[in-house]
Amino acid sequence: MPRLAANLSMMFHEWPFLERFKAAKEAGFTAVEYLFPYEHPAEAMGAALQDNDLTQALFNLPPGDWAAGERGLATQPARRDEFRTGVATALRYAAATGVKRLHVMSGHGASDDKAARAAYADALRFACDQAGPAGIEILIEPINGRDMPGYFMNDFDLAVDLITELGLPNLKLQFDIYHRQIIRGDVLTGLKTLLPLIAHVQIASVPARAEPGSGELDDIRVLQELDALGYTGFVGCEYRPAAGTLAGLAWREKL
Ligand SMILES: O=C(O)C(=O)[C@@H](O)CO
Ligand SMILES: [Mg+2]
Repeated sequence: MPRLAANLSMMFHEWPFLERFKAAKEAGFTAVEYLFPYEHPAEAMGAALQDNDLTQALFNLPPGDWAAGERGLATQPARRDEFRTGVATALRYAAATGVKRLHVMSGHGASDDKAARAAYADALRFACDQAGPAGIEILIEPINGRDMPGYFMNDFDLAVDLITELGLPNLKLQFDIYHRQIIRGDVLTGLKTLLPLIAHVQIASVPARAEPGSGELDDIRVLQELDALGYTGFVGCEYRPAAGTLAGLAWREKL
């Protein structure tokens, strides 16, 4: 049985953000993830976890101006200082929450833009160097171009090339099954061959990004195979419930 983490940015929208922790615990989750904690004091995020005996599986570095469409700063050479400040901020929240995985969103950029790639590599080196002493892994996640047009990290080969090229012990892959199916398919082989690089998995149905098992893939079988491969990390439930969070949780019983 995979260790499921409720994604509080997508699930439990029936509750205000800080109340989603209790709701997730009462619904049987032992871990949570979300996009960003930065609208709340770090101490409040730590307390929400402790009060509900929950583990923080993952969150993202500050992405720049999300409301204005920014999706990370790492590929932007002119934003290097801001990116580095974001690393310090994320590590402060990591200390308060105990999280051991931080996702660095790449930002936009063409895949053949050498300056963007160099800035991204520099940003990842910096983040890994800063996070390493706290035992924190830095993750990169291929995201499909339909959901995020123009996003730089949009391909699994690109992620593997970067991880291999940089050779940083705490630089890992965030394998989102939803994105994998859209970008490339071949999900089971991807999980098997990339397993040594994978530090976090996420799941949602394709194409609706709703409850696992409600789309074109047999998500239950995929999660069973992931278990059989020996994956012991978290699986983030990064989906939008089709008709209410609690009403849609029955898929977990098939695992
Ligand atoms: O979109 C996803 O998939 C994620 O995992 C987010 O962290 C990035 O938007
Ligand atoms: Mg994801």
